[in-house]
Order: sequence, then structure tokens, then C-alpha cells
Amino acid sequence: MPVEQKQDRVILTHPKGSSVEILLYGGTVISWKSGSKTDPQPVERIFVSSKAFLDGSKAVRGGIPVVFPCFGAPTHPDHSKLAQHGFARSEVWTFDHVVMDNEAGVSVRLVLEPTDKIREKFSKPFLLAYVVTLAEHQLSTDLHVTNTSTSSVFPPDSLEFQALFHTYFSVPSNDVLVYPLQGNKYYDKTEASEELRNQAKEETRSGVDVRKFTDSVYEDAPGKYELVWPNGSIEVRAHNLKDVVVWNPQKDAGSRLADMEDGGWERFICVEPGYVRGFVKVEPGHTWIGQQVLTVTSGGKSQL
Ligand SMILES: O=P(O)(O)OC[C@H]1O[C@@H](O)[C@H](O)[C@@H](O)[C@@H]1O
Repeated sequence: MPVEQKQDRVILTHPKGSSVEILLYGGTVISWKSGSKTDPQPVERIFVSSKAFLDGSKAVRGGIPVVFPCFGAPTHPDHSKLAQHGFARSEVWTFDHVVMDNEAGVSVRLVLEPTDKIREKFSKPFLLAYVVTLAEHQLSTDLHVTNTSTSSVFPPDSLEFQALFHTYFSVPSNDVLVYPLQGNKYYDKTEASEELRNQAKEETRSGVDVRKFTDSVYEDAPGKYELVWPNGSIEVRAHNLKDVVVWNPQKDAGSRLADMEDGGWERFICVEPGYVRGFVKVEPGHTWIGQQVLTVTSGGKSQL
């Protein structure tokens, strides 16, 4: 059964052995097992903290939470009642249909529409569709954001938002490097003051490491990244997601997260393609699509 529907999740299995598990809560991918061309044995590529809540009581600490419609604390007036990273990661999505099921890939579509609970905090009409596609060594996640407003007021009732895939990659964080960000402008959210956090820095490293607490928002980044660790590599391609966040809390910030397992920060890096500096604006009746494509380019099991 390439697509298995359970009460709280959907599991996709590719004929060549890879698999992905998506929790309906948050539409959160909580497992992606894949091999590579050089080492076909499927291994887990996604980190989920052993202390994460998977019962819908809190956004999952790990996996691929979907950040929408605000990144971090809200800064847009339309988002003012929302919590950090918005509501999409903590609402129950609906399984819609199987998009594709063959040798090329297995793909499903989930949807999220406004509920009374969402409307209390976010009044804009929208439809979110989330298409997750599994191939032999590849996982794509596509977020489709439609402005469903039928109002003909002028100026138009536009939908303004930020969106990001908060991907936790299961890699040895003290040995992983992210390329190519050298020369890119970024904002350092670990800085102590608002003034310093809003001051652009320039990345000087050829490979970005996260050996110390890192929370960097790269603006207008290349859209294609390589995560490289001693015995493996993953390529991340982003479409319509102009920024990328690199995050690892290390011990200082990680040990303060109640749902982070002890030492968890040594076992992942978050590389998060998103549109988070500024806002995407979608007019009534229109749809915006943001996509990340993850490919295991080499290697086998991460040595953690
Ligand atoms: O604890 P949360 O809400 O899942 O957020 C985790 C991190 O997510 C990152 O994307 C942010 O840049 C960090 O500032 C934040 O700490």
C-alpha cells in the first residue's frame, strides 16, 4: 500500500524503499527515510525530539513544521493576534487526495481552511494546500496559498503572509556545513538588542557551521543549498522562497526548550527555506506556490 491513511497521519512508501510520514496535526512531516545512489539503504533524514508532542497538544519539536502566515513573532497588523510562527503548524489538516502513485513518485495533498478557531485570530479568507511528493531519493513539499476572497472592494482584499519550511535535518550538527552562503547578507537573531538584530551582516564563511548557537536569516539567498557532513550530503532547492534560515540552539538555548531531548541540538540542523523578509502578497482569486525539494546526494547513515 504506497499510501496508507491512519487516523492521525498519512504514510507514503515508494516502490524503491523510501518512505515519508505526515502527521495531520500541522501537516508536519515527521519522518523521511531515504537512501542515496551510493548507499541505497533507507535511513532517517529528519530529526524529531524524543520529547516532542505528537498528540496535537503542541507544535512538533522536529520534523518539517509549516510556518504560516508569520515567521517568528508577528510583525504585520493582519497577524497581530497570532503566536510565533503562525497557526499552520498547530492546526489539524485534512487529507484531500492521492495526487500521484507510480514509480516516479508517490504524492498526496492535504488542505487547511479557516475554522472558527482560526478566524478568531486571523480573519483573512484563504485556502492552504500542501502537496508532499516522495521519490526514490527525494522529498518535495509544496505549499499552495490561495486568497479565496470574493470581495470586489478597492483596493483589493489582498492576503499578506510569510511562509517557511522549518526542516530539521538529522545530521551531526557539530560536523555539518551549509553551502554556498558566503557573501550573502543575513540578520543575526542571536544578537542581544533589537538594533543589532536588524543590522545586516555579511556571511564570511565558505561553509556555514552551527557549532555555536545560530539563528541567522539569510535574505535573497541562492535558493540551492548543500548540507555536507563527513559521510553524506543533502541538496536543498527552494522555489519562490527567497530567504533561508539556519538555526541550531546548541546547549545554551536548546536546554531551555522543554520539548527538546537532552543533547538533541547535537543531532540536527535546521535549514529553512522561506519567504520571511517582507511579505508575499496574493490578490483575490490568485494562488502562490512555495516549494522545497530535498535530495540525498550522497552517503548513508548519519553518524550521530
Ligand atoms: O521554538 P519554535 O517556536 O519552534 O522556534 C524555533 C526557532 O525557529 C527558527 O526558525 C527561528 O529563527 C528561531 O528564532 C526559533 O527559536
